[in-house]
Amino acid sequence: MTVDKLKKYAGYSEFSGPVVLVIMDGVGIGPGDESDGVHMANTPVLDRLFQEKLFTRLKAHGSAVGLPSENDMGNSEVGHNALGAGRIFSQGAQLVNEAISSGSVTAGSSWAMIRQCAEAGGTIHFIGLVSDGNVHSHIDHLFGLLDQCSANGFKKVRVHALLDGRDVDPKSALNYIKPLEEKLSRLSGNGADYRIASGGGRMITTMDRYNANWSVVERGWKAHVLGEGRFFSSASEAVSTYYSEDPEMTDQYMESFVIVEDDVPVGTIEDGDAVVFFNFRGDRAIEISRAFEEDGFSEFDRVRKPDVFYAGLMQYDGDAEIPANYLIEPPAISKTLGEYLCRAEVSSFAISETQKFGHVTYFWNGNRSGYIDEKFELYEEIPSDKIEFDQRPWMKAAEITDRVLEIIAGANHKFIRLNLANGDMVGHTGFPASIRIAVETVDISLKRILDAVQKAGGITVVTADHGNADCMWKKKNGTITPMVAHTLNPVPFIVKDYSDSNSFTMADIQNPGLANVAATLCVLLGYIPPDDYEPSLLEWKSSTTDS
Ligand SMILES: O=C(O)[C@H](O)COP(=O)(O)O
Ligand SMILES: [Mn+2]
Ligand SMILES: [Mn+2]
Repeated sequence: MTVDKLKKYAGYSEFSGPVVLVIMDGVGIGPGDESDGVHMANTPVLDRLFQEKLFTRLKAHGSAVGLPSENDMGNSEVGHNALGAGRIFSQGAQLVNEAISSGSVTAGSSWAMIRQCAEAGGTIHFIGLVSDGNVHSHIDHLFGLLDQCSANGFKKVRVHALLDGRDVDPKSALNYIKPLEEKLSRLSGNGADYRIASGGGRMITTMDRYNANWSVVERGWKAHVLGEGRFFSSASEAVSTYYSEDPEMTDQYMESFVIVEDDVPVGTIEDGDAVVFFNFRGDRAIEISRAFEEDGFSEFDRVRKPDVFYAGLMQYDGDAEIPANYLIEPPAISKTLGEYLCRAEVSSFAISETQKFGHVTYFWNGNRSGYIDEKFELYEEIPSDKIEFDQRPWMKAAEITDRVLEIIAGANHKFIRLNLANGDMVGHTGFPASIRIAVETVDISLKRILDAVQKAGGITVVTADHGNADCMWKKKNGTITPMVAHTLNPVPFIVKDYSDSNSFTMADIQNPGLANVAATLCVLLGYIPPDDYEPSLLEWKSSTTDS
């Protein structure tokens, strides 16, 4: 372990209960109108918390979480990274921009291998999310890589296009697919043949996370590798057909498709090819990477495993080295709060349901999987439903809360963190009636947790990683369209101190953001925060000197 041991405040009064951090995923502070699902929900507990004196709003997007521009909404990865590491790191989106503009993306050994494959007659495949959401990927990164292929004289390139409609408008696929088709046809000719080969909606095809539903990855494997799926002559034809067959169809849920010519798939993945997964974010990239890399793989029957050179745009898990080869170094997030707390021998408990389990463990710990020190940590996952969450907006909040209450009663863990997924996962479906229930569910859990922490004599901290439920729809020229993506809104930060042992007051921090939370947790636990952490939102005073 590399971090220094944190020092305690002299005169800090220990108290019996835990410090409990509740992350309400996707619950931002919106405009307070009818489009705002947090405002429209009946939330007596949150309403009261918003009146607390230890309350502020945190910036959760753009530069506050290491994203390239102030137009970039926050997301779970960058949000939990900032919460758990107490500092702002340039994130994947930014690092890839820099690597592509400086040319360093093609300077390393992975691109050299890809080049070798191309020169030996192999096809170069790009698989990833085609949108400008900038959460998992950006279409400009794909375009930059395609330009490089062309500049290097690669003859045969195939794109396997995952459709978004989750980080961007729900029916926006053609805004990306058409320019991509045009770009590929511009790069073709003179012996070069660049095309889309397969694809599908991201929630149906390839981009599962945290082992929630491997059949999603299997469908992707079938479409991208084996050429099995619904046949079309082009990706834009696939999208238009799905729209016309079902007017309610949105991009993220579109069936996997395969592009064919004379009924023959144009781009299956074969021995001697190279494959680049061009998403920069890891959670939804790890499973497909494992399918390409693992020998004793048993999550589904791959039928055949082509002998390819596989690279991620980044490495998605540094500890497990997934994937082994990659084009750009990921952000090096070190000295996380988890490391400091283990070093200080503070016992922690982390819990969420499957859909957000890695958020409070892997993202929280700076994209590192597994325990930091099992002696001082316990992580628990409640299995998520395998269903669209507008149909189960309560999700597993009650089960997570039950377990948190048991842990509080057990009094063995001083720091407890949990993620309630409802505001975000239901927010991504865009169904207002379900979103309101999702937010109300969170409110019920908050009440139960606050009561238990009060009984135990601890402290509850309530915040969120970014907005989502706080905007359910947009009105343009009198027409309402669902808004399923995250928002640019700030998130609440509230401390409810039932320990009554120390005196905490709001510090005067200009433009506070998510990265200020880790130091604040140190202070609440009685530790002087690391010097390089963003400052604490609270100041500590001994209540004995106070009185
Ligand atoms: O992966 C997803 O579901 C969305 O792209 C982003 O949501 P999250 O950042 O809240 O996980
Ligand atoms: Mn989130
Ligand atoms: Mn989300």
